[in-house]
Amino acid sequence: MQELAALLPDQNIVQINHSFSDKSGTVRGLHFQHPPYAEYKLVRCIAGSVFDVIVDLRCDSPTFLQHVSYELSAENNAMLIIPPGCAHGFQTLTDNTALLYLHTAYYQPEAEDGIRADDARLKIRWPLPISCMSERDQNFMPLALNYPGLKL
Ligand SMILES: Cc1cn([C@H]2C[C@H](O)[C@@H](COP(=O)(O)OP(=O)(O)O[C@H]3O[C@@H](C)C(=O)[C@@H](O)[C@H]3O)O2)c(=O)[nH]c1=O
Repeated sequence: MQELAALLPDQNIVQINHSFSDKSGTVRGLHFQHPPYAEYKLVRCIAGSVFDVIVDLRCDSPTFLQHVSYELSAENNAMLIIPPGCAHGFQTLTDNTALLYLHTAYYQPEAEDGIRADDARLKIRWPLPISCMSERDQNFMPLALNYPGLKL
Protein backbone atom coordinates (compact mmCIF):
# COMPACT_ATOMS: atom_id res chain seq x y z
CA MET A 1 0.00 0.00 0.00
CA GLN A 2 2.92 2.36 0.70
CA GLU A 3 4.27 1.64 -2.80
CA LEU A 4 0.92 2.65 -4.24
CA ALA A 5 0.86 5.83 -2.16
CA ALA A 6 4.24 6.78 -3.64
CA LEU A 7 2.83 6.40 -7.15
CA LEU A 8 -0.33 8.39 -6.35
CA PRO A 9 0.86 11.32 -4.24
CA ASP A 10 -1.90 12.97 -2.15
CA GLN A 11 -4.58 10.80 -3.76
CA ASN A 12 -7.20 8.49 -2.34
CA ILE A 13 -9.11 5.72 -4.07
CA VAL A 14 -12.75 6.80 -3.79
CA GLN A 15 -14.53 4.54 -6.29
CA ILE A 16 -14.15 1.02 -7.63
CA ASN A 17 -15.81 -0.03 -10.90
CA HIS A 18 -16.21 -3.40 -12.54
CA SER A 19 -16.75 -3.75 -16.28
CA PHE A 20 -17.80 -6.87 -18.18
CA SER A 21 -17.84 -7.44 -21.96
CA ASP A 22 -19.14 -10.70 -23.38
CA LYS A 23 -17.80 -10.36 -26.94
CA SER A 24 -14.24 -10.44 -28.18
CA GLY A 25 -13.44 -7.37 -30.34
CA THR A 26 -15.53 -4.99 -28.19
CA VAL A 27 -14.04 -1.49 -27.97
CA ARG A 28 -14.83 0.85 -25.05
CA GLY A 29 -13.53 4.42 -24.90
CA LEU A 30 -11.75 6.62 -25.20
CA HIS A 31 -12.99 8.12 -21.92
CA PHE A 32 -11.82 10.80 -19.51
CA GLN A 33 -13.17 13.32 -17.00
CA HIS A 34 -12.61 17.05 -17.43
CA PRO A 35 -10.87 19.03 -14.68
CA PRO A 36 -11.54 19.56 -11.82
CA TYR A 37 -12.68 15.91 -11.85
CA ALA A 38 -9.68 14.60 -13.83
CA GLU A 39 -8.53 11.46 -12.06
CA TYR A 40 -6.03 8.68 -11.80
CA LYS A 41 -7.48 5.32 -12.86
CA LEU A 42 -5.84 2.03 -11.98
CA VAL A 43 -6.94 -0.73 -14.34
CA ARG A 44 -6.52 -4.45 -14.06
CA CYS A 45 -7.98 -7.22 -16.24
CA ILE A 46 -9.41 -9.94 -14.01
CA ALA A 47 -10.89 -12.26 -16.67
CA GLY A 48 -9.75 -12.76 -20.27
CA SER A 49 -7.46 -10.18 -21.90
CA VAL A 50 -7.55 -6.70 -23.43
CA PHE A 51 -5.50 -4.43 -25.66
CA ASP A 52 -5.45 -1.34 -23.45
CA VAL A 53 -4.76 2.19 -24.71
CA ILE A 54 -3.88 5.48 -22.99
CA VAL A 55 -4.02 8.73 -25.02
CA ASP A 56 -2.29 11.85 -23.72
CA LEU A 57 -4.67 14.85 -23.86
CA ARG A 58 -2.58 17.20 -21.68
CA CYS A 59 -2.08 20.35 -23.74
CA ASP A 60 1.36 21.12 -22.32
CA SER A 61 2.70 17.58 -22.59
CA PRO A 62 5.53 16.66 -24.97
CA THR A 63 3.50 13.55 -25.86
CA PHE A 64 0.24 15.43 -26.54
CA LEU A 65 -2.10 13.21 -28.66
CA GLN A 66 0.32 10.30 -28.62
CA HIS A 67 -0.74 6.98 -27.18
CA VAL A 68 0.68 3.86 -25.59
CA SER A 69 -0.83 0.39 -25.54
CA TYR A 70 -0.38 -2.64 -23.32
CA GLU A 71 -1.90 -6.09 -23.11
CA LEU A 72 -3.59 -6.68 -19.78
CA SER A 73 -4.78 -10.14 -18.91
CA ALA A 74 -5.89 -12.27 -16.01
CA GLU A 75 -2.69 -14.27 -16.63
CA ASN A 76 -0.11 -11.47 -16.68
CA ASN A 77 -1.57 -9.68 -13.62
CA ALA A 78 -0.42 -6.31 -15.00
CA MET A 79 -2.00 -3.12 -13.67
CA LEU A 80 -1.93 0.23 -15.44
CA ILE A 81 -2.02 3.66 -13.84
CA ILE A 82 -3.70 6.18 -16.13
CA PRO A 83 -2.80 9.73 -15.13
CA PRO A 84 -5.22 12.69 -15.02
CA GLY A 85 -5.55 14.36 -18.42
CA CYS A 86 -5.31 11.10 -20.36
CA ALA A 87 -8.11 9.24 -22.13
CA HIS A 88 -8.50 5.51 -21.68
CA GLY A 89 -9.95 2.75 -23.84
CA PHE A 90 -9.54 -0.92 -24.58
CA GLN A 91 -10.44 -3.71 -26.96
CA THR A 92 -11.34 -7.13 -25.61
CA LEU A 93 -9.20 -9.93 -27.04
CA THR A 94 -11.38 -12.68 -25.55
CA ASP A 95 -15.04 -13.36 -24.84
CA ASN A 96 -16.23 -12.80 -21.27
CA THR A 97 -13.65 -10.20 -20.27
CA ALA A 98 -13.76 -8.31 -16.99
CA LEU A 99 -11.84 -5.24 -15.84
CA LEU A 100 -11.52 -3.74 -12.41
CA TYR A 101 -10.94 0.02 -12.03
CA LEU A 102 -9.82 2.00 -9.00
CA HIS A 103 -10.56 5.74 -9.27
CA THR A 104 -9.29 8.80 -7.41
CA ALA A 105 -12.38 10.89 -8.31
CA TYR A 106 -16.05 10.06 -8.19
CA TYR A 107 -17.96 9.45 -11.41
CA GLN A 108 -19.22 12.85 -12.59
CA PRO A 109 -21.59 12.43 -15.56
CA GLU A 110 -21.38 16.16 -16.39
CA ALA A 111 -17.56 16.03 -16.51
CA GLU A 112 -17.37 12.75 -18.46
CA ASP A 113 -16.28 12.99 -22.07
CA GLY A 114 -14.65 10.96 -24.79
CA ILE A 115 -12.96 10.92 -28.13
CA ARG A 116 -13.55 8.46 -30.92
CA ALA A 117 -11.52 5.29 -30.60
CA ASP A 118 -11.12 5.22 -34.40
CA ASP A 119 -10.12 8.88 -34.76
CA ALA A 120 -7.73 8.95 -37.73
CA ARG A 121 -5.36 11.43 -36.05
CA LEU A 122 -4.70 9.06 -33.16
CA LYS A 123 -3.61 6.20 -35.46
CA ILE A 124 -4.54 3.51 -32.93
CA ARG A 125 -4.17 0.06 -34.48
CA TRP A 126 -6.85 -1.98 -32.77
CA PRO A 127 -5.74 -5.60 -33.10
CA LEU A 128 -9.16 -7.03 -34.03
CA PRO A 129 -12.06 -5.85 -36.20
CA ILE A 130 -14.35 -3.82 -33.91
CA SER A 131 -17.29 -6.11 -33.14
CA CYS A 132 -19.17 -3.94 -30.65
CA MET A 133 -19.14 -0.32 -29.48
CA SER A 134 -21.68 1.52 -27.32
CA GLU A 135 -23.95 4.12 -28.90
CA ARG A 136 -22.35 6.77 -26.70
CA ASP A 137 -18.86 5.86 -27.93
CA GLN A 138 -20.01 5.84 -31.57
CA ASN A 139 -21.40 9.35 -31.14
CA PHE A 140 -18.18 11.02 -29.97
CA MET A 141 -16.98 13.63 -32.46
CA PRO A 142 -13.64 13.32 -34.27
CA LEU A 143 -10.97 15.60 -32.82
CA ALA A 144 -11.09 19.12 -34.22
CA LEU A 145 -7.96 20.17 -36.14
CA ASN A 146 -7.33 22.86 -33.51
CA TYR A 147 -8.21 20.61 -30.55
CA PRO A 148 -6.63 22.45 -27.59
CA GLY A 149 -6.27 19.51 -25.20
CA LEU A 150 -6.81 19.59 -21.46
CA LYS A 151 -5.30 22.11 -19.07
CA LEU A 152 -5.05 20.49 -15.63
C1 LIG B 1 -18.21 4.74 -15.24
C2 LIG B 1 -19.62 4.79 -14.62
C3 LIG B 1 -20.73 4.65 -15.40
N1 LIG B 1 -21.96 4.71 -14.83
C4 LIG B 1 -23.14 4.53 -15.70
C5 LIG B 1 -23.23 5.49 -16.87
C6 LIG B 1 -23.89 4.68 -17.94
O1 LIG B 1 -25.33 4.75 -17.84
C7 LIG B 1 -23.47 3.24 -17.64
C8 LIG B 1 -22.37 2.74 -18.56
O2 LIG B 1 -21.29 3.66 -18.49
P1 LIG B 1 -20.25 3.80 -19.65
O3 LIG B 1 -20.98 3.88 -20.95
O4 LIG B 1 -19.33 4.93 -19.30
O5 LIG B 1 -19.50 2.39 -19.55
P2 LIG B 1 -18.13 1.99 -20.21
O6 LIG B 1 -18.20 2.28 -21.66
O7 LIG B 1 -17.77 0.63 -19.79
O8 LIG B 1 -17.14 3.05 -19.53
C9 LIG B 1 -15.85 2.73 -19.10
O9 LIG B 1 -14.99 2.72 -20.23
C10 LIG B 1 -13.61 2.56 -19.95
C11 LIG B 1 -12.84 2.71 -21.23
C12 LIG B 1 -13.12 3.40 -18.84
O10 LIG B 1 -12.00 3.91 -18.84
C13 LIG B 1 -14.02 3.49 -17.65
O11 LIG B 1 -13.56 4.47 -16.72
C14 LIG B 1 -15.42 3.77 -18.05
O12 LIG B 1 -15.52 5.09 -18.61
O13 LIG B 1 -23.01 3.23 -16.28
C15 LIG B 1 -22.14 4.92 -13.48
O14 LIG B 1 -23.29 4.98 -12.97
N2 LIG B 1 -21.04 5.04 -12.69
C16 LIG B 1 -19.78 4.99 -13.20
O15 LIG B 1 -18.78 5.11 -12.44
